[in-house]
This record gives sequence, structure tokens and C-alpha cells, in this order.
Amino acid sequence: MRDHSNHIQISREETVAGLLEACHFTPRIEMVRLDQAFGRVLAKDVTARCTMPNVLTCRMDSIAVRWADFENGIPDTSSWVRGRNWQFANTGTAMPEGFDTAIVIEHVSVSADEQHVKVHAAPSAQFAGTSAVGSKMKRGDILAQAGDTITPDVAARIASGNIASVAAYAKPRIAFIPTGNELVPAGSAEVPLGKNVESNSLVVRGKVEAWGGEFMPFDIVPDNPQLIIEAVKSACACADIVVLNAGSSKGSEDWSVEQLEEIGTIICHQTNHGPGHHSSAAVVDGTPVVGISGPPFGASFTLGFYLLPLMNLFLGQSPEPRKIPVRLTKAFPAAGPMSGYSAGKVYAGEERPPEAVDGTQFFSVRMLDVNLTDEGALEATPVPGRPGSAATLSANALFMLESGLNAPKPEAGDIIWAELR
Ligand SMILES: Nc1nc2c(c(=O)[nH]1)N[C@H]1C(S)=C(S)[C@@H](COP(=O)(O)OP(=O)(O)OC[C@H]3O[C@@H](n4cnc5c(N)ncnc54)[C@H](O)[C@@H]3O)O[C@H]1N2
Ligand code: MOO
Repeated sequence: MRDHSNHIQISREETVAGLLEACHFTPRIEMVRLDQAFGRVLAKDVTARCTMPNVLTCRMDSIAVRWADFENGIPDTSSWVRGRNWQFANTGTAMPEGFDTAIVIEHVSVSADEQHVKVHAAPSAQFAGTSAVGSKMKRGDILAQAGDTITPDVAARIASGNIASVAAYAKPRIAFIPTGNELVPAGSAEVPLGKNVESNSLVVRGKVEAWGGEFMPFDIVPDNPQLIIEAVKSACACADIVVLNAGSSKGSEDWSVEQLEEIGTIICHQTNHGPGHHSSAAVVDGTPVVGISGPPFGASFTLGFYLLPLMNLFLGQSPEPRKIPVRLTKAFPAAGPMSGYSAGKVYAGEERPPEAVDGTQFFSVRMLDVNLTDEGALEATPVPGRPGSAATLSANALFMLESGLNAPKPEAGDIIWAELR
């Protein structure tokens, strides 16, 4: 049984700062073919390898003419010959040799045999209706910058500079270690009595892949200190970031933090929010290890709190959480048991006393439905129900509500900063 008297309880922000400070990522950079680079992040500026257009080009579907013929207005074109005095020129194609100006086809009558033209509007200047050499890009121009995500449009712009592959940050490799004697993989014929189905690896995989990482699943590790150490050590040897799951609390079989303490440096054992109170952070052999609690809901959103900033750092992105101002439609329901506020309450034996008291700021994580109103404003409605209930799964944002009698209590109509999930 472990000694819980020395828990390092720090805030979410201090935990993230501690993790970021302890990590000395040397970003890995690799060349990626553009057609396989969607969603990847550029590690270097990309400069054009060509000048475009590389000849004088027609801007619209037109006829090409010589400006010299129009200096005094529209000339008599009755004796004009196609190919000598004019020629068809279409959008985006090179101007025919010897022609410098274009008139859109709507201002021209073309004879049935397409050899003669009558012009109804004169061009305004030499080169009118054309695009100059280099007007789209010049060799050496920056087409996209380090840190840009490669969207389809960015990829297409880069490709138009005659580039087929780019230097992108390698996907951070995220090892996930589920722990627990009671866990069995999903899909077995039946769940043996007393066992539980392992589902957090799916949550981690989905988020890691959506956030631009490579998921490295580990087998379920029993609640055995030595096996946990072996799994963490081997994960740290091959991954950029390790997520260690469950065994984070105070049970007789909860070994995770104790073992991290033995083989690495603990940054945080408990944080200042619930759910997710038992999140932890450590560094083992130079690799950051994020410990998340077992119950799936807390495990899910704490990945956003602690894993995402590290992945973003690795990918050259800001590790700051994405928050947006929203108008609250109603006050949050009264604080739940995770609020950390006690006020002299006498507890029954089965009730967990709050661990964040005596002036420690504590936050209860509340789920929100953020919607766009007909007027185009963003409105947030607190999602009722226990964290992890079906209703809260579809919540698209969250808010860290400070608990305690003197904490600010946002009311209906207040603007709060919601965090997108
Ligand atoms: N006396 C106290 N008991 C508990 C406290 C406390 O402060 N005092 N905290 C509670 C809170 S809050 C949480 S959260 C949990 C933390 O539990 P652990 O992280 O130690 O996780 P386990 O005990 O191993 O498992 C809890 C629960 O989660 C299920 N689980 C675990 N891993 C997975 C997975 N990969 N996929 C799906 N489900 C998983 C596990 O089977 C258990 O049902 O402790 C409370 N207790
Ligand atoms: O660690 Mo628990 O997730 O606070 O609910």
C-alpha cells in the first residue's frame, strides 16, 4: 500500500508548464510527398522553384491583338486575317507569339468561318487582358511557412511552385499503456465475471491521430509494479510521449505514480480539477509520461489538457488551449461532489473528502453545448448530468468552473471562455 502523503498537487497550468519545460524535443523532420501530406505541419518555409506564369499569359477567353493597332481607338478590322492581325487566346494560356494585348470574347463578333473579327471595345492599355511573367509567383517566393498546416489549398499552392514533396514535422509517436488486472480487450466472446472492457486505447488512438500523431498501442499491463516499470521503460525507448493509464488513485493496486517515481522524475501527481484529479506527469529517460485516470470520461478530456500541448510543441504549434468567448444561456447547476469544497461538512464513511481545501483553487470541469444562434452569436448551455453520461459525450466544449464559496459564479448572459473539445 502506498504512502499518499507526499502527493505533488499542482494546477493544470503548472503541470503543463512543468511538462513543456522538462521536454527537450529535437523535432524530427522528414520529407513527405504532398499527396500524402494533408494535415501535416510544415517544418520549413517552402519557396517556389519556378516563376509563374513563365510567359505572357491571357487572362480571360479572348482574342489576342497588338496594342499598336489600338493606340488611336478601334481600327477597321475588315481586312484582318486570323493568325496575322489577331488570334484566339484563352484563359490561362500563353499569348500567341507577337501579340501583347487581349480583348475578351464578349466584345468581339467572330465570323462564322472564324477567320474574321469585328471589335466592339478597345483595350485600355498595352498588355491589358494579360498576366505578366511572375505575376502569380516568382522563383524564391515564400509559398507557405514553417508551422502552416497542409490543407488541400496550401498543398495545391505549394505544388503550383513545381514542388512534389515538403519538409514536415514527423508525427509524434504516442505510446499508450493501459493497466489493470480487470481489463480485457474489446470483442472477446464474453466478458468474464469481474472484468471490464478496455476502451481507453480507442479514445487515445482517435485523438492522437486527429491531432497529427502516430499511435503506438501497448498490451494491457496487469497491476504489477515490475511489469508497469518494464512497459514504461520500453515505451520511453521508442515513443516521443507516453500515456500511462489508470492505477492513478489510492487503491491497493494503484501503482502507476509510485513506479514513475522510482524510474523518473515526478512533475505532478494530482491536479486541481475534477474529474481528472488523478492526472499525473513525469519524465522518464528524457521522455514525458502523461498519467491519466482510468474512468473513460476523465481519461478522454485530460488528454486534451496534458497530451495535446506536448504534441503541439512537438509539431511546432502553440501549446496554448483553444478558447473562445461564448454567452452562457443559464447558470451552471450546483457544484457536484468533485468540486473540492467542504465548508466543515461531516462526511459519511463512503464519501470521499475533497483534497483541494485550505485556499487551494480547485475547478470542476463542466461540459457545454456551444451553438450558433440565428443572430450569429455563440451560445453555451451547461450539459446536465454526471460527467461521462451519454448526454455529456456529445458536449463540444468545456469550462473549468472554480469551486468554493467566494469563487466567481457565472450567470445567464455572462460571457465565459469555453474550451473546444
Ligand atoms: N478512496 C478513493 N477512491 C478513489 C478516489 C479517491 O480520491 N479516493 N478517486 C476516484 C477517482 S476521481 C478516479 S478518476 C479513480 C481513478 O482510478 P484509477 O486511475 O486508479 O483507475 P483504476 O482504479 O485502475 O480504474 C478505475 C476504473 O476505470 C476503468 N478503466 C481503467 N482503465 C481502463 C481502460 N483502459 N479502458 C476502460 N476502462 C478502464 C477500470 O476498469 C475501473 O472501472 O479512482 C477513484 N477512486
Ligand atoms: O481522477 Mo477522477 O477522473 O478526478 O474523476
